Amino acid sequence: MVAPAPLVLSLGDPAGIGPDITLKAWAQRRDFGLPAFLVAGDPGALKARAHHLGLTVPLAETGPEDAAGRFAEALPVMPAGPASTASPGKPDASSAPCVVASLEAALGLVQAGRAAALVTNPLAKSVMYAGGFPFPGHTEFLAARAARPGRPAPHPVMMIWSEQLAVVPATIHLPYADVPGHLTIELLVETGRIVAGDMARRFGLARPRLVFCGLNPHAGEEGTLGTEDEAVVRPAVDALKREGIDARGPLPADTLFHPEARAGYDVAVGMYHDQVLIPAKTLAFHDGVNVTLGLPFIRTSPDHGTAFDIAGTGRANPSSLVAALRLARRLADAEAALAEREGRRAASVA
Ligand SMILES: NC(=O)C1=CN([C@@H]2O[C@H](COP(=O)(O)OP(=O)(O)OC[C@H]3O[C@@H](n4cnc5c(N)ncnc54)[C@H](O)[C@@H]3O)[C@@H](O)[C@H]2O)C=CC1
Ligand SMILES: NCC(=O)COP(=O)(O)O
Repeated sequence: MVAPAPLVLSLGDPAGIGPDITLKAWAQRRDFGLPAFLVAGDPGALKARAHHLGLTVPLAETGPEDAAGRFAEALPVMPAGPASTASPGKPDASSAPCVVASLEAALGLVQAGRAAALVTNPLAKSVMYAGGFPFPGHTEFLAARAARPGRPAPHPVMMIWSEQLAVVPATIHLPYADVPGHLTIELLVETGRIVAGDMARRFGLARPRLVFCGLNPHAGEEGTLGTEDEAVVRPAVDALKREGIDARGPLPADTLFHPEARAGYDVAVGMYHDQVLIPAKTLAFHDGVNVTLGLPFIRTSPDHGTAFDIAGTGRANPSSLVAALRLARRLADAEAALAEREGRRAASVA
């Protein structure tokens, strides 16, 4: 039997906790039962951070084909991009080319089928913007890179997933004041379709149950506390129901996250980032995974950011990265099994 392709992990911001959690995760690979992965990026950044933290982590400079075989004894790294000059905890716009090169190299492996899924370490959006990065975040960058000539770019959907709660912000990296203007029936219907489709195909839910939060207090209190809930959210939910998708809403967001409410749905779709990321990170900060739905490949990430305040101190908890690696492996294996079944079915029909 051929060993499955490994996961590939981007370096993230070299001044953040990406290097810390990567090294820690690998060091505890047996305890965590980690799937094999390789890092794409500057080996020097990992070497320097291991020295800084007093961790003994041998690195193996290698490509994805040998990564799984080397993983037990060394952390596989495929060198990519310029060397980092940043110090732990000191964000620096000069890191942007190093972050982008790592991300491009990792993505290239996934798009070439040499890695099974992409896992990204956190980058600092403000650092990237100062360094000229023209995308709001990974999510939008990956969607742009997944575009194919003559076809519209895929619509990326951010999901923060844990065993306790899965949430999707319908608008992502947008100033709060711009949210109402961006909420349209089309956006919510498209988001609902992608969530329902990917939860069925990738997560194996037979009939995913979606709830849609209202935008306004009490979901607009029948139009007396804002118009968007009745004018935009309700028609979108009705359209999804007509397509056979199990969708409900708009429901008041403030009462959607207690245990009894959570038992009634699989994914809560919120109208803006903080509306649903606050409950998700409050319930499961260290186990939460950021998954991008709607892409032609699998991408996961820890749910947290660069945590410059603790980078290089030894206090960074690798659990969310571990959860992201495990989920990426699970989704990649499910996708491979599905593709094989579909291939067999197509062959038997031909
Ligand atoms: N996927 C990505 O690339 C993401 C990037 N970010 C970026 O990260 C930067 C910092 O964002 P913040 O809002 O400060 O959030 P943050 O998640 O980096 O930090 C928030 C607080 O949680 C703590 N924390 C975070 N991860 C931790 C871990 N693994 N172990 C222990 N403590 C941890 C930090 O020390 C800090 O006190 C921003 O520039 C933002 O753009 C934020 C979220 C996701
Ligand atoms: N708060 C989550 C977040 O901002 C992650 O964004 P992305 O870099 O994964 O697009």
